[in-house]
Amino acid sequence: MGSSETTSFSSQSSSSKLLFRQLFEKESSTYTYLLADASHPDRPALLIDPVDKTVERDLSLIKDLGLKLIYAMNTHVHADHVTGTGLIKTKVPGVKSVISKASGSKADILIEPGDKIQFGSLFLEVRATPGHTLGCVTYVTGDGPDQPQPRLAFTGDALLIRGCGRTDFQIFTLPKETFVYPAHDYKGFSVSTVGEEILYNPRLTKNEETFKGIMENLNLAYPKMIDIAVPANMVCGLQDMTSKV
Ligand SMILES: N[C@@H](CCC(=O)N[C@@H](CSS)C(=O)NCC(=O)O)C(=O)O
Ligand SMILES: [Fe+2]
Repeated sequence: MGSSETTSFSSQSSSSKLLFRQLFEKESSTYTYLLADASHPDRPALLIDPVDKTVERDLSLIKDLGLKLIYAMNTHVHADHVTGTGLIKTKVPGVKSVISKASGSKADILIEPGDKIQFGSLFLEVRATPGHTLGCVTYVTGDGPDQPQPRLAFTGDALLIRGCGRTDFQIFTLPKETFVYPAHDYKGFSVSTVGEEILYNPRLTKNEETFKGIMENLNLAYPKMIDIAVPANMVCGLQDMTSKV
């Protein structure tokens, strides 16, 4: 599945249809996801993990598709780029920023594990997937007759395709056919499934001791943007406009 393709998922009811796009920001290798209920008269939409540098592109696409953006969400406080959520709020009146309460960040809506984020007749569930950063969550499409099947899991950095930031195994309780959409990719992948990652993820297939050894020896450089990105991302990307988060 390429990053510019439209993907349609089946649901048992024809009354709701997920419009889905995977977008990419090259400098930080970040994926942003656009989801909308295309069958609802308002065509309500949300963005997961938008990047400040690609806000114009994302909003232009939303306009082209005739969508109404209602949520600008983050899976976690990113260390490598500044979130676009605050900037989006200054450009699109009525959009609500969303992040987990446990992240300690500011946003209009502070979600907790088990919460549901409704857009039209579709919804995302919030799963706690700690380990990479404080309060990082995975957003999973709903499990119900009117919801798309297989489910889609937006894993942030808890689970990357054939990799991970830092993770626990809560994502792996989802059905094996669940599609996996991470926040980053450094290898040229765009989508995987829970079943594939259980079998082939080179970090998560190891025992705890080997896993610890791998993670302690990643030797990743200090993220170039971390000193700017983290404080900015604690306030939806707008350090000097804290009242507008
Ligand atoms: N070189 C990049 C930062 C790369 C990095 O640290 N990526 C994170 C996710 S962004 S918080 C990570 O967990 N990577 C796991 C891996 O295996 O690469 C920069 O300087 O910005
Ligand atoms: Fe991250």
